[in-house]
Amino acid sequence: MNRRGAETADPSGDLASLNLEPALSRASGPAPSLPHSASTPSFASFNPARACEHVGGTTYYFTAEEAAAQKSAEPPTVPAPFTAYVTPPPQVAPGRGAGSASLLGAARAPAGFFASDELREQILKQQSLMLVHPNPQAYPELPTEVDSYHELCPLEPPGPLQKSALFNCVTSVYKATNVKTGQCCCLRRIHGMRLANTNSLQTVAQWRKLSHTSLVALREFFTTKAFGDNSVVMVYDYYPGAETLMARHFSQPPQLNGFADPFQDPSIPRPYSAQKNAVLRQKNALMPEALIWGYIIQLSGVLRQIHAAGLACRVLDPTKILVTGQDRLHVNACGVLDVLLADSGNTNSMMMVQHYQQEDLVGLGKLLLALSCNSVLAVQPDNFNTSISIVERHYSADLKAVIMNLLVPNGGRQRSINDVMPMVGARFYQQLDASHRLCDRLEDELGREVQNGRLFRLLAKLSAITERPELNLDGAWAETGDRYMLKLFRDYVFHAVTEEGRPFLDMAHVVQCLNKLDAGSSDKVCLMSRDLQNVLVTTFSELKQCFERSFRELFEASLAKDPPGA
Ligand SMILES: Nc1ncnc2c1ncn2[C@@H]1O[C@H](COP(=O)(O)OP(=O)(O)OP(=O)(O)O)[C@@H](O)[C@H]1O
Repeated sequence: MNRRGAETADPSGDLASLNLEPALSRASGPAPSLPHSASTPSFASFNPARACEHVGGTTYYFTAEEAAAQKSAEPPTVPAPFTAYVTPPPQVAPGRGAGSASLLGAARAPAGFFASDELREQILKQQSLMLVHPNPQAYPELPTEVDSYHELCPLEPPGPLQKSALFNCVTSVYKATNVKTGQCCCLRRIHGMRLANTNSLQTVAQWRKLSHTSLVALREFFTTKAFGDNSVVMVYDYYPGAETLMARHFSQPPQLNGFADPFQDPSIPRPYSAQKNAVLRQKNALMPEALIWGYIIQLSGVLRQIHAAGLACRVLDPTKILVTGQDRLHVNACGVLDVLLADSGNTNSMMMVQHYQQEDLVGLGKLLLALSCNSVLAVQPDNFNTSISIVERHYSADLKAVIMNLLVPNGGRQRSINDVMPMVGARFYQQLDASHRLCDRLEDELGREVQNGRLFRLLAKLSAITERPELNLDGAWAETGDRYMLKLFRDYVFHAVTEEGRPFLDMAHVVQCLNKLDAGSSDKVCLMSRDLQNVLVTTFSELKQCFERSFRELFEASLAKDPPGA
């Protein structure tokens, strides 16, 4: 509705009885003078000829003529009295944009009534991982509850405990459920640690405030004896099915991850040479440059936010960066080193932030070098020249420039993560375009499931009505009147048979009939009793009325205070 006239926002949302003039005249003493401004309607303008309407906390004023004109005006468009599956718009149809192909796997055209198989499989896999529970024989020592968390499930295989190379202490990671919220979380336990002071609380509070799509958020922090020792537990968001960058790119044999390690593949001559270069080219062994730039954009984005918050990441290690889907990165375990440092009594940690931030930049450079050469060995000082040559020969000068800028000291000048932004340049636009394309595609898939949700609710109501043994002590309720019509309709939709007597299973028939029922279509439908003795020709519109009446009756009975016969 096109509303005209002055608008007044009512924060309380309760202006149903707005009647300013009588209120002012009732007040004792002189009426307060209210400032008039161009945007504030004067009370003089609230003459009796002006009508007002309150919608969602906003009051709209308009004259009687305006209201009459609006009522009589023909609306420019007429909404359809029904809702239905729609053909995907061309921008999400197959074949649009090469970038989209890599985002949701094989990107086959989602067809039919449901979300695409790839997306469904991905979501179902993630949901099943959230429900997975440990085999008690494999983990006999596992506590049933730790603070507010239960259903613990280790995310690492059973075996001897090893010190984390990065943290220099033993840590374990568990999936767990928060008993209060029911949400799945990831607990990182630091074994054998007793908090000597409260220094770490401040850093943890700072980490908890950070929110970025490429950061695994830290939610909580507590100490516990539930594991049989003194442990510190840091609670992070859980990403089902996430794997580390190490596992994705550096741990698998070449034939599995598709990229060969030039420093380890015995079939590639070493040290680096023209011959080796040729072999690498031939094998097409290195990662695509677009993927590396995608990683740079995500990691520089999250580092920017961390540094801006006065923190340092300190965990830019392939074991501490999670990968989800095709190419989404999430920096994990942030804050663990801060807690360890603060607990060791080193109160300098905040003063050292600048130093650590510079280390983050070097860490990012090393990570990019390792990814570009497809080997963690690439960052070893002995291999540095070879690694840079590989980058130079196989990737753009821009990529080499980013890596060199991050790795090579710049005459003692303090560098900033913001220096990376201009180097990324127009690649931001490509990344943004790919993200928007993915959003469009997911929205289309969601649209299908919205329609399925609507049909599911319709079916749930229909099933609650048909074949009901009794209602309000009436044993024949489901077999008579409106309900009988609905039962025959149900048979028509689901139990149809071909002329040869074979079951007629056609999803399009089911969907079409349910949609016509929901829309109350005037199309005719021929229903037949099971003994073939009665044939009823009716419309979907009449069936809809039967449906609504029956469900209303059922619903009212469900609300009745006294049970039937009481
Ligand atoms: N927040 C999380 N969500 C989902 N999975 C996670 C999460 N954090 C860790 N994991 C998984 O838990 C496993 C162990 O993580 P961890 O950080 O201990 O790696 P790691 O390789 O064992 O490193 P370290 O040698 O430092 O112990 C990894 O496979 C990782 O995929």
